[in-house]
Amino acid sequence: MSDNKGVRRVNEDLARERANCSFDVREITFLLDGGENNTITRKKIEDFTLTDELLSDKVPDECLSPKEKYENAVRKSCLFGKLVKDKLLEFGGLETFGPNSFVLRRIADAFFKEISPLLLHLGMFVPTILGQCTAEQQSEWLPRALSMQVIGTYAQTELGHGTFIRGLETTATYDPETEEFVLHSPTLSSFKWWAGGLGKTVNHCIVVAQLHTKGQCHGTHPFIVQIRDLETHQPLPGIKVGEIGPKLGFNTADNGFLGFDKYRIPRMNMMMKNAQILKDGTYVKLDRHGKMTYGTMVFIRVMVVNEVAFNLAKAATIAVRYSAVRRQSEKKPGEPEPQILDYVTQQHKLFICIATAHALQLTSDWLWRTFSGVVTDIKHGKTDSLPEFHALSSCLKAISTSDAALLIEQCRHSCGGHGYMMSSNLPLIYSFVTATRTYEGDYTVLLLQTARFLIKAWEQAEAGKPLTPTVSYLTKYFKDGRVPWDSTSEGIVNAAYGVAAGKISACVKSIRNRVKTGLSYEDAWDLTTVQLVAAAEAHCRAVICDVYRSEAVRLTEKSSPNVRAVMRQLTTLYLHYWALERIGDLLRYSAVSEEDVVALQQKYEELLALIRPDAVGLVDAFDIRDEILNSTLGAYDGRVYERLMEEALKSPLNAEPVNRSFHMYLKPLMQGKL
Ligand SMILES: CCCCCCCCCCCCCCCCCC(=O)SCCNC(=O)CCNC(=O)[C@H](O)C(C)(C)COP(=O)(O)OP(=O)(O)OC[C@H]1O[C@@H](n2cnc3c(N)ncnc32)[C@H](O)[C@@H]1OP(=O)(O)O
Ligand SMILES: Cc1cc2nc3c(=O)[nH]c(=O)nc-3n(C[C@H](O)[C@H](O)[C@H](O)COP(=O)(O)OP(=O)(O)OC[C@H]3O[C@@H](n4cnc5c(N)ncnc54)[C@H](O)[C@@H]3O)c2cc1C
Repeated sequence: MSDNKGVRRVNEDLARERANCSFDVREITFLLDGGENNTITRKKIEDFTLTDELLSDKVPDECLSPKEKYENAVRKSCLFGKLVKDKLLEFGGLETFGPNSFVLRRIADAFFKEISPLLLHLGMFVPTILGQCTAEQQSEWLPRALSMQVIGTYAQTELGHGTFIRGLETTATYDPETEEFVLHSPTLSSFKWWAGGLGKTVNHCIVVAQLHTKGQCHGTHPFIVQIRDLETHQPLPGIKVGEIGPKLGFNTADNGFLGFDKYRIPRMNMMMKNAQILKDGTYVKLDRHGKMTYGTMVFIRVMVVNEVAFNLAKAATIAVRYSAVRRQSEKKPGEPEPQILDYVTQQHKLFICIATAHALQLTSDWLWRTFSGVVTDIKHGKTDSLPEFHALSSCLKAISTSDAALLIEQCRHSCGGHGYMMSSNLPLIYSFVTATRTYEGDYTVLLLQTARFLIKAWEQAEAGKPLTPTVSYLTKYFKDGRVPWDSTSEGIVNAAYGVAAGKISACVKSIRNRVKTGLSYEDAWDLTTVQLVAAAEAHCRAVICDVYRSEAVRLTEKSSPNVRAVMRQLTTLYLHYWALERIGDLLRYSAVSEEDVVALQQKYEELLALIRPDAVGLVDAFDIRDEILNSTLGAYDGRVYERLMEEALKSPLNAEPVNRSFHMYLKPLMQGKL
């Protein structure tokens, strides 16, 4: 596959796909990056970071022992950290990165096949210092955290409680005599469990504990706690800490456990932006909203939508390129084997992945802008927008992570047996993304938070009160009756809102009917939760469809006709896919007819055919470099079989022709001597 100059040629099928693509791939890359300048900066950063020799592992990570894997991940994390500090600051300092922190996130995938043990340091420890500390505390902790003298994590979840934060058992009792807090783990279930980097890596962590002072409990609050000696790294007296063991994924993140035996920390280690303890033990609440200490979780939920969009784009790139290279079976007797991408069922599996990656990315960009507005409001002392934003970020986190995990698994299925190889990278991408459905708030729990907001919004609509933007549609659909059907994109989005309104209305009726039978409101709510989760999901899908459609139109206003056409095809495909997936709901809540359903299906299949010639161009437009994709099946040149063989030969089992187990066990068994 090499030409005379040693340059590796691209697989012929892939080369032909690229030659036949109808649009200029770079144009879509620029759209997805938020502009040509962003693409140029990203590429520059990638060019000088991804050439480093530390990227190459002689033995594949998956062939190492858990201990070796962890040590390799620490080594690379430190080198990556140094690289960020020394080289990337040449680009004008971290603050100028802004959205380019997403570039760092992208590059990190080239360094760590799994997770950096320092992810929680940058991802949650530093953001919590920024969000929960006073200015004075920030000036003490931030420089030490950014220069990596202090390495931290976020320890909230306990063995007994993750979801129910109010039920956490770790206590922080204030002692006015010494002006210290005494941290204690009263039970086994109160041990902190799960925090990334806690097992072996960090020397500090943010601990969320029940604050007691003057004989009263004031609920959970965050504290900065040193747990290891800065010189020896030994756990400090009163601290019991370790790693929680192997998991489905995240195996280089040294997630840990932590218990306290009457462990003392200074008063000022309480993060005091939202509440304070005065020297004499008086509790002063500064948070007028009441849930500001949950701020880091909201921030990460916003980040996670982008995170899963990127991971889905990686999986789609791998699966689509592989499907263009792979040939299998025959469509008609005697014909050459087609590329598997030519099977309509394969297109059905994959094109929704491309469209969903776009939908989630555009929604994530919109969510980020909305979040910035909320943060500005909070800075000016306004918290009115928080309930709506909490409801919005909760459902978007739940649905984006769940959809992405399912579709990444679909990408793996679509690669047949080779998708099961670790070297395809699909298993690792899946194991990482499926965790996002649970961490930072479980799927069901977050949808129920959104449902709570939706039911209140419905009651406000009934009372004729004004509604906030994302639920203003309820006023329109407030009256009973089916939503008129219209098969345009706008019509499908309206119908999606109609379905959401219908489901919310049905929940309200169910709860009220149950209350009428004598049940308490809580019991009536509990019995209705299956419907409430479905209503919140419907609401979220309507929001994603709406944002995706309108953002795609806005972004492509100045695009070339071919780019506009293919972007329009993708959004229409997405809307048709979900209309067909939820056809039962549409039949129940809209005026869609059986003929309309047939037309929807036909249009959907036409769209698959229209997108087919551009599929490889569309995944190329994600512009994810081979070092980041890390996949034998998805590399740009399509040398799938060569790469599979090269990787197989790296397996330690292939280092010797005969393994010693032959002499120890097999031979004795064969000779009847075992
Ligand atoms: C340079 C490189 C950069 C790298 C960075 C890249 C990073 C990207 C990737 C990130 C990866 C990071 C890895 C993270 C690993 C996982 C970390 C964790 O899981 S950590 C652990 C994560 N753990 C979890 O996520 C735990 C999940 N559990 C929870 O969040 C809470 O227990 C709860 C929300 C379910 C209930 O809370 P509870 O206190 O019982 O409250 P009630 O139900 O009684 O409701 C009362 C009222 O409060 C309201 N309200 C509630 N929350 C909020 C809010 N945030 N706001 C506003 N309002 C809120 C609610 O609506 C209601 O209002 P109303 O109706 O009365 O008007
Ligand atoms: C890879 C990974 C990394 C993590 N990293 C961290 C970290 O760094 N720091 C940290 O503090 N935590 C971390 N966590 C913990 C994570 O935040 C929790 O696992 C998560 O919040 C879910 O809580 P739980 O495990 O207690 O699940 P549970 O709440 O016990 O959920 C179990 C089941 O019960 C259901 N359920 C629970 N409550 C309700 C309810 N009210 N209504 C209906 N159903 C309900 C859920 O839907 C779920 O099906 C991590 C977890 C994972 C998997």
